[in-house]
Amino acid sequence: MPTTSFQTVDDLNPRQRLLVRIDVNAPVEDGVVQDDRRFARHAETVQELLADGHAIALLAHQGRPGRETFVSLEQHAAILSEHLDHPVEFVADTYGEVALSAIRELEGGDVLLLENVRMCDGELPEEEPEVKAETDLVRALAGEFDAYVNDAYPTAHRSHASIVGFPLVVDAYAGRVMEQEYRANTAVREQEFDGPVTMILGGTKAEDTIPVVERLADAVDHFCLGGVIGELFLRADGYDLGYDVDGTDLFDHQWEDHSGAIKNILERYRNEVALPTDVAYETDGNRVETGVEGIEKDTSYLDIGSETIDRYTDIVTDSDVVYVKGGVGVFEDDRFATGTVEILSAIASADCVSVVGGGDTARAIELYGLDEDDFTRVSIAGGAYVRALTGESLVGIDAIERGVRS
Ligand SMILES: Nc1ncnc2c1ncn2[C@@H]1O[C@H](COP(=O)(O)OP(=O)(O)OP(=O)(O)O)[C@@H](O)[C@H]1O
Ligand SMILES: O=C(O)[C@H](O)COP(=O)(O)O
Repeated sequence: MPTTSFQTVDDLNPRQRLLVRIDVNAPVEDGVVQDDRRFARHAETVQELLADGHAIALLAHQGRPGRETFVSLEQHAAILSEHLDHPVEFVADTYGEVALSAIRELEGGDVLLLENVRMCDGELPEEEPEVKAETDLVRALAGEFDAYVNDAYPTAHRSHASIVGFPLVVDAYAGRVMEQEYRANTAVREQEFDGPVTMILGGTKAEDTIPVVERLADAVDHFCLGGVIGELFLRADGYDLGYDVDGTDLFDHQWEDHSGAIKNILERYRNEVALPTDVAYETDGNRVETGVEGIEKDTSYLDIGSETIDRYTDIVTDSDVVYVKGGVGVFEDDRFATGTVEILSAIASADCVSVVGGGDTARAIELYGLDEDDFTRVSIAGGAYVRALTGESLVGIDAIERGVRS
């Protein structure tokens, strides 16, 4: 079991005033949260802190500015309250007068949830901890608390103010989720495997997946790509897809940022990278498939096709270990869930070590009636978990390690 070099909640004195960063960033459809997996995990940490008599202000984010999933945390407070079986007051402010006065009224055994921290200037973008420690957000809140607890493992790879700023100015601890995910992912990384190692990389976030391919290219035998990531790789390979059509904002800016790295990966690691040879799209309400040679620039491609699914499931079946990050299609729509579900089913039936991660992706297991027990581990984190597999540190954990101590 890896040991930790950071303070955990075991090191806290009882009855403190705590600022606790959690990650309840969830899939949201039509403004409504669709999954409570992260809430359930953080509720255990909060429960434990309540039992020790602490007064707790929770800090969290939802979505990214400009996205449909970027909403208030009001419903998150209600969901968390159900999991805790304890009231969670929602405060429609993060660090202004309303927030500060609610925080000052907190007594031991009270919990409140502050408004979406990504609504505050200074939380984004990623900058050095010293810069983040100087933001209005950190300066306003830091003096109100005895200690800062970071339980937000799924965001531990982001150098945002609520993750790296507070540990420089407030006594900092890792929460239970942070500690458990850190230990589990470190343990997986330190295991040695005799047979083939496969990574299924899909989803939407190129910034989280491309560095992983670069850093693990020598250790991983097969990277099977799908989702937005797969389309960006196909575009780099000369196919006419991976563009924003129908008002999406997923492809062009990522292409601008990452096309050079993608082309470089294809040049150096062509043998390890498996790309879709067919894809699926919608016509007249139905799923239709085409080989990549039939691709058209103004069509949205929403899943990998049957031939690709067969190739990827064969690779999975022959693997000793399979890591999954990101769905290979828009699995929330059952017409385009086939790729993600068939690959997950193949992993569940295979004799292999398997880890499935991602705030959205882990949801597919429950949504399509698969059994979580058929996987070695299901992480609530996506980008943070695959980064941890590379052995690179996570800025959120670094910040707790170097932070001020009581
Ligand atoms: N071809 C596609 N076009 C658009 N969206 C896609 C496509 N393929 C997959 N997706 C979307 O990718 C999302 C999952 O990707 P995402 O990068 O958010 O991973 P995640 O599992 O949530 O990990 P993390 O926790 O790091 O966010 C799914 O909601 C799915 O709809
Ligand atoms: O779901 C996640 O991966 C985390 O909550 C981080 O969200 P982000 O990718 O929008 O920074």
